Formats: sequence, C-alpha cells, structure tokens
Amino acid sequence: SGKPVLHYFNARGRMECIRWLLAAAGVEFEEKFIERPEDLEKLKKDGKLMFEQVPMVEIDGMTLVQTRAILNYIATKYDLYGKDVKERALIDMYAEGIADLSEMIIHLVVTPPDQKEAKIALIKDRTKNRYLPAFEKVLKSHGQNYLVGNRLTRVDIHLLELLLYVEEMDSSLLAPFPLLKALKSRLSNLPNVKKFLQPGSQRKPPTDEKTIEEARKVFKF
Ligand SMILES: N[C@@H](CCC(=O)N[C@@H](CS(=O)(=O)O)C(=O)NCC(=O)O)C(=O)O
Repeated sequence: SGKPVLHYFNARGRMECIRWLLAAAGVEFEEKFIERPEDLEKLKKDGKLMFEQVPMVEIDGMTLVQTRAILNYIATKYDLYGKDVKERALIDMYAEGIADLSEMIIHLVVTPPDQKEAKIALIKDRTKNRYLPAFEKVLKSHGQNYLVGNRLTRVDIHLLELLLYVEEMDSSLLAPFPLLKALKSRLSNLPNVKKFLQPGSQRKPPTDEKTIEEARKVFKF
C-alpha cells in the first residue's frame, strides 16, 4: 500500500510523537501492534530490529528504528525541519527540550507509587518554571505564529503534543502562558491536526495501568 507501517504496542510510549508528526504532515500510516512476546520475537528473528527494540517504522523501503532518527527522516522528507542549517539548529534545540520534559511525563506511568507524588511535583515545577517560560519567550521574541521560521515545523507539533499532556496533568499549568495557549488553539485548528484530535483517529489515550501491565509482559521491564 506504500503507507508507512508503525510497529509498537497499542499505547503512546515512544511512538506517539511519530504518530503526531506523520498525522500533522498529512501522511496516512498503518499500525501493527505488538501484543504478545512472540510478536516481538518474530520481528527480532526476521532481523527487523537493529537493536532489538521498538519503535520500528517501515517507510520508503527502509526498516527504521530509534525514535529520533525516525522523526528526523519524516521531518526532512515532509519539509518540517526548517529552511537552513541555522533554523534546524533552533529546531533541534527546542525539540530536545520538549523531549526532556516529555520523557519525564512518559515515565510517570512506570514510576513506583511511593515516588509518584514527588515526581509529579518536580514535573509541574519544571513545566511552570523552566520549559513553558522558555517557549513563551520564543514566541514573544518574534511575535510570529510558529516557533521557527514563521511557518509550521516539527517543533510546533512536538510542543502541541506536550501542551496536551501538560493539560491532562493539570490544566491550570498553561494559565500563565497566553502565547502558548494561542499557539495551541491555532495549531489544533490546522486541518490535519484537527482530524487527528477527533475521536476515532490513531491518536492514543493516556496510558493506564492495564496497558503498562501488558507492555511489561512483552518487554519484560
Ligand atoms: N533509544 C531507543 C529506545 C527504544 C526502547 O527502549 N524501546 C523499548 C520499548 S519502550 O521503552 O519504547 O516502551 C524496547 O524495545 N525495549 C526492549 C529491549 O530493550 O529489549 C528509541 O528512542 O527508540
């Protein structure tokens, strides 16, 4: 069918940012869910997982692994990676900061219950006092509608995804950031994004304990 095929379990995890980027680029994709240890073993046996890990995406005749490498390929291919080397430097810098906070949030679901409270407090502090102020300042500095180059790039999509997770955690966290709130609503109204936000899209819900238990059976962590 020529569509990219995404191999991962049926949850957000490390694959959700790839789903977001493809959706925002208007690229239809298929998903093959890993539901049992045998599914992962088969991929390994078929030599599809260079480091025996997923996310894995079959795209343009390639079998790509490593989340960032996959994102870089998609962003380059769909012209979402800036117009020159300096814009790409900004995009990489912003994307890494977004990834740092996103990682903290993603790992919440596997944090032992006795550490959860402290972890949430730390995430809220970093969100309010480090990461969101940094991106609000970028928007304020140039007064444009997008983070880089006055047009849509991958970091607008990565930031929108992060803002939705922040809101899921505590919607009051966005209150002090009017420019981020405006960015969020502008991006949410882009046709491809609007469609991905609709129920029934391939966007995954928050990860619950049951999903984690299933993933533990497959990935044995
Ligand atoms: N650096 C890799 C890490 C991938 C990774 O750790 N994948 C886990 C699954 S998950 O953490 O994304 O849920 C895995 O396949 N673990 C199996 C293994 O490492 O044997 C990436 O960014 O893709």
